[in-house]
Amino acid sequence: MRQLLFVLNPISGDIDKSELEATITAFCVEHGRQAAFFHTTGEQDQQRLQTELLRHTYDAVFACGGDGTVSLVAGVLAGTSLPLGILPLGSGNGLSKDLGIPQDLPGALRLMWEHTISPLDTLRINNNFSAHLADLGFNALVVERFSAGDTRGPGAYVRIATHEYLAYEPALYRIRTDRGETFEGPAFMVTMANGNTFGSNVVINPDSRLDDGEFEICLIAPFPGTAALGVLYQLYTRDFDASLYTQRLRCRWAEIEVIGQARVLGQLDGEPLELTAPIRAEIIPRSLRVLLPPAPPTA
Ligand SMILES: Nc1ncnc2c1ncn2[C@@H]1O[C@H](COP(=O)(O)OP(=O)(O)OP(=O)(O)O)[C@@H](O)[C@H]1O
Repeated sequence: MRQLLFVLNPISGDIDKSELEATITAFCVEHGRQAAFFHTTGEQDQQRLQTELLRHTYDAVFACGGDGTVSLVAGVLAGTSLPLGILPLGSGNGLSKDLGIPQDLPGALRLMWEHTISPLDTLRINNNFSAHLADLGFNALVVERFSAGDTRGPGAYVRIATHEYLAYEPALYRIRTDRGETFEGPAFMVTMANGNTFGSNVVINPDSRLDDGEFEICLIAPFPGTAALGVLYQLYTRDFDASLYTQRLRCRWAEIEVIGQARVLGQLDGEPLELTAPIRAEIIPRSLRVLLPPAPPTA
């Protein structure tokens, strides 16, 4: 693994990245690697990255940003043999936390020369890519408001969520899966989960794997304000299934209708997106090769 491309998002996580290229280059020189850099602009990044990968040969591509940047790079690499590395430099970094990737820069950079390469599943939602978590309902609305605003960080997210919660009208969903399971009714949130944990550390889908050939639909029913703290507590303590208001369907594909709506707001890996309903979500098994910390030696 000699030629490495680093995809840098200058705005992610509100982190100063003025020294980042120099730090990465110094690491690469020290370990006999060559670094090239690609800067995201927020416009046409996917097409530009695809062109870059056609023009030059790399041995791995590192996403240097948050979940949106990881998703951008993963979507371009999925279905190829080129592995994805992650330098977690966003505000949440949900996927990298689920994968046990060190959250500090030197630790994450170490994966350049000390790693195992694992094939992970990814999600296709209509014709869109998602590596980690996607949803419909309340969280998608908050993510959309958050993206449109000019304040980043967890404080802004909580402020928007509290404000939106008061007036939120849950939609009615009709869901069927390849396993013959069905759901019909109102939901506060419908998450299509390949991974476990949002960047906010909310565990929406505990104890599931990113390489099991399946995903979970995690449903949260509308709940009264008096139950909100209890639901939140369960989400932060990996106890999703314990709530009266939660349910999970495990599947390889699902079709989701939103009653009375042909266009539905969703969020895919933290990026808002309008989707055409009915929505088809399916798992694409082992479609993305990812650099992970080496497995600890067995006793
Ligand atoms: N140069 C740029 N200027 C403005 N926006 C950009 C630029 N490059 C990328 N973006 C936007 O950054 C967003 C992705 O940010 P990313 O998710 O990586 O970081 P984050 O939101 O801080 O972290 P996380 O998702 O982990 O909470 C995308 O919406 C993308 O369009």
